[in-house]
Amino acid sequence: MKEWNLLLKKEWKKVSVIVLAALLLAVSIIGQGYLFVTIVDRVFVEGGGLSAVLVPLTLLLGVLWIRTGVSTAIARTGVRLASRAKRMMRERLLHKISGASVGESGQVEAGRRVSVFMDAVEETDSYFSGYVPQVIQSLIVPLFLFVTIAVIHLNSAFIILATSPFIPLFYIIIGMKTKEKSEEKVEEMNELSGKFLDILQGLTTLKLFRKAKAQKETIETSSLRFRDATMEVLKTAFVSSLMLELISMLSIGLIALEIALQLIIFENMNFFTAFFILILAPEFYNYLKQLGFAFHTGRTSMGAASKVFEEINKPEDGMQWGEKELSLSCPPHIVLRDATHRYGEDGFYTGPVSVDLTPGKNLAIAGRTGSGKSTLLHLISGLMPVKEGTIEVEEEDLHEYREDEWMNHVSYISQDPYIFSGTLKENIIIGAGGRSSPEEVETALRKAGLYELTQRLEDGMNTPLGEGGRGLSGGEKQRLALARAFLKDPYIVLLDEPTTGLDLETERILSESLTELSQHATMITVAHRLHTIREADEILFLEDGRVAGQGTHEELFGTVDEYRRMTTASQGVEVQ
Ligand SMILES: Nc1ncnc2c1ncn2[C@@H]1O[C@H](COP(=O)(O)OP(=O)(O)OP(=O)(O)O)[C@@H](O)[C@H]1O
Repeated sequence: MKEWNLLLKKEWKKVSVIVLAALLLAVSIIGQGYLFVTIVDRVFVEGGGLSAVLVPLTLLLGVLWIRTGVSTAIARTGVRLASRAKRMMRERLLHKISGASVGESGQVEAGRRVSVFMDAVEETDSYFSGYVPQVIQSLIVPLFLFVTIAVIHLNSAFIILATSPFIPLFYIIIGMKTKEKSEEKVEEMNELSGKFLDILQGLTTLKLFRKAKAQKETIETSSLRFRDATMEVLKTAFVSSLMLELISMLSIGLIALEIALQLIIFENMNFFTAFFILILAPEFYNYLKQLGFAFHTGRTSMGAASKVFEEINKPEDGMQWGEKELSLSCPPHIVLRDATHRYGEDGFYTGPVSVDLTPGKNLAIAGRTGSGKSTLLHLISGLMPVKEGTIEVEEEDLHEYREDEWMNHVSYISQDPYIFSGTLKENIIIGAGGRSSPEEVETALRKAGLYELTQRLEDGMNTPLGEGGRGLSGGEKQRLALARAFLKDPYIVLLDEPTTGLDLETERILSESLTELSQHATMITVAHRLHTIREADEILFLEDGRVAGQGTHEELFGTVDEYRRMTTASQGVEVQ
């Protein structure tokens, strides 16, 4: 838990506030006990009236006020500490997730990641808001109380010394078990979230294959396992609190017995001293007990935190960007030199690919399904790092540039453009980094063929889309992606051509838009339609990740058998 300690060091001011408050708390507890005993002694033993206790009574009210104020200050500082810690963890997780390559950050394990991001981070709250302040209080307050008791009556101090180690010893044993159980619980919760999200996303498919019922059972099993793991954690919590109560009750009983013997049998102690010890001793054990409870919650949080830091510290294989600026006034010169990629340790291998893209060139990447076309497009876009070889932009390695400098010039129109939860306008202006005038937005909408749709919608540009909003058809999503591209006015357009048949109108708009965009941009297209392949200046034909041919349509048609077979087959099915 190096990271936690680092965070506590960074937040030393808040920790110091808690330490100071705990010191004040210890003094106020002793003062409160002293004043209370004084009042009782004066009224019941000495038979004094109101005037005899007026001063201690007023002081007692003051001390009670300080004690309440100090406890509130500790609690509030703890909450602030927790919120800083959670923010730090979420920032690092977000950085990790956004820095991950497309292969990692796609749909893979989305549910598990959401669960870590939301729930596991939330579970760490009690470590900072409860455990840390309690540890500080339970180190300072009992120490002060012990010294006071030792000064007043040494025998009671000896009993405390003999019995109190059982409490920390007990919760260390329990705590170890709890951390294990809590890690199990977080694991079960992540699995449940993952399965739930998977099923939710694939509900239509599951219904069509009549598998929804079977999946319901999977969710049920998973949620029962989560319940059992939670119950295990709660069981250890109940057992530990029962044992802690028992130990402290027995210890206080022993002290009371010894005091009674001194007071009644040996008569060598006065009422004031006896009562004062009997007020301080429960406070002593109370703080040790609270540490025990906090320890239990703290261990639960640690279980969650180790999952969070496991995620944060997973080895990165995302793109590492540099600091160079990339100011362009025309499409850049892009060169791939023996660029390769591999998914995981022994996953699909793509490359080596070498291609020289003079500015404004139109490159088509073709090949059968699963041949590595999208992978290559992701490499060129900088969404995935190359394993070997280089991608050079303007004679400089792509990863030497700042990420935003490169992305500012790139538009990526995928097969299934992502719609964010937000209004239609917000979804479009994201293309220009959120800055664009209403006129520019309207022009982009017109060019992309979306203007009519916005006129039809009741709330026009302010219609909510995505989660909680309206859905869009496949063709509308493509047009939205085009509108984003028009607003961005990029020098590099990456297109993963839709495989699903678009309606004729969207096809026409897509084709016209791309022609317009390509006039001042380098186009790199994962091409599925023969028409797009034939139009390209250069074609990269992939087979099982390897470059099986490179050149114009005529050159490949004459030399690469597989290319000839594929294009001849698509000629038969394509309307051109
Ligand atoms: N995240 C991933 N992790 C591991 N393997 C992957 C991942 N994404 C894709 N692959 C594998 O890499 C290979 C190439 O995939 P890619 O998506 O690049 O093919 P493609 O030519 O674009 O296919 P299509 O035309 O069907 O879209 C496939 O065998 C695929 O199973």
